[in-house]
Amino acid sequence: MNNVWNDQSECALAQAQPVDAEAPLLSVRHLTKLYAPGKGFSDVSFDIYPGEVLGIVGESGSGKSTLLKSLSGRQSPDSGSVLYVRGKGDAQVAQLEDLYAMAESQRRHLLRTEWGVVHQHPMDGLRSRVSAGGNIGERLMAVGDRHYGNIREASSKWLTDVEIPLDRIDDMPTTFSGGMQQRLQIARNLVTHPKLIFMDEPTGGLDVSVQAKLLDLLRRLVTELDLAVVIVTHDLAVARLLAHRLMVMRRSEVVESGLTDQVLDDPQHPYTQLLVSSVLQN
Ligand SMILES: Nc1ncnc2c1ncn2[C@@H]1O[C@H](COP(=O)(O)OP(=O)(O)OP(=O)(O)O)[C@@H](O)[C@H]1O
Repeated sequence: MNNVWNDQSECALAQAQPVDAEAPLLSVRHLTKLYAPGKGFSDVSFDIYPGEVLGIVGESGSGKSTLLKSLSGRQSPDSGSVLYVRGKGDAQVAQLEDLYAMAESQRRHLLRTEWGVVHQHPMDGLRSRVSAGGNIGERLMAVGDRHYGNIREASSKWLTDVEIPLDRIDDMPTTFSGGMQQRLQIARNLVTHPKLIFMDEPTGGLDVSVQAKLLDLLRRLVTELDLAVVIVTHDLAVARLLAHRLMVMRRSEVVESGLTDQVLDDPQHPYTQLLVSSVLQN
């Protein structure tokens, strides 16, 4: 795995540090969160670069969702660090910051602006009493946009981009199908042009044909927007289609990681071999 960091970066940096252009967007070191022995995840380290998609697959209960929550600032780890390059690509100098050394309000701001979270159940990431257009517009307002015309225009553009008919803009998301709700959740996240998106089983619970359409959409958006994505999925076909690299988890630990094709075509760990062969048999 790529690693441009020296040992210094392994300690939690309370102070923001300037970084160079080749730096990863997110650098995770020895991250651990265990609710009880074997319940959570332990000693996870990796880097993710702009435009890169990292898939997390593995056993049910192996800690994938807990890891995603800790990576995205929604679940404090017991130990380890999540370093993020903030402001890269903007006029300001990029800064390397420790997610858990930030104030809670800063983490929340990050999640509304440079980051996004796509939940498995779309209504967990949408506001049920706000119209579809309002759900998208709300995120723009959170970053300071106050111009009604601009917000409406951006909402319309995003609805079109995720293939939701424009005549549904004033409807409540609760009246949408599961696939439409998921596409709306994606639009809500992307309207602020985030650099990094965390997805937890984004195609779970959808019909196979709806899943296929959603996967196409995600693949297109990831490429067009040069998004970095960390995606948790049970589905190796989803991982194969979307992820450049894979991490395989079992019993709270990463047992194998590498390029997706390499991991799936030539699995090294017995658990990965079992996972791949069980898919081939079905
Ligand atoms: N808030 C919590 N308090 C205590 N234990 C928890 C909590 N959240 C999760 N766990 C436990 O931690 C372990 C890992 O859960 P997690 O949801 O991260 O696994 P997962 O790999 O995402 O599972 P699945 O694939 O089934 O969704 C499980 O044993 C779960 O019961």
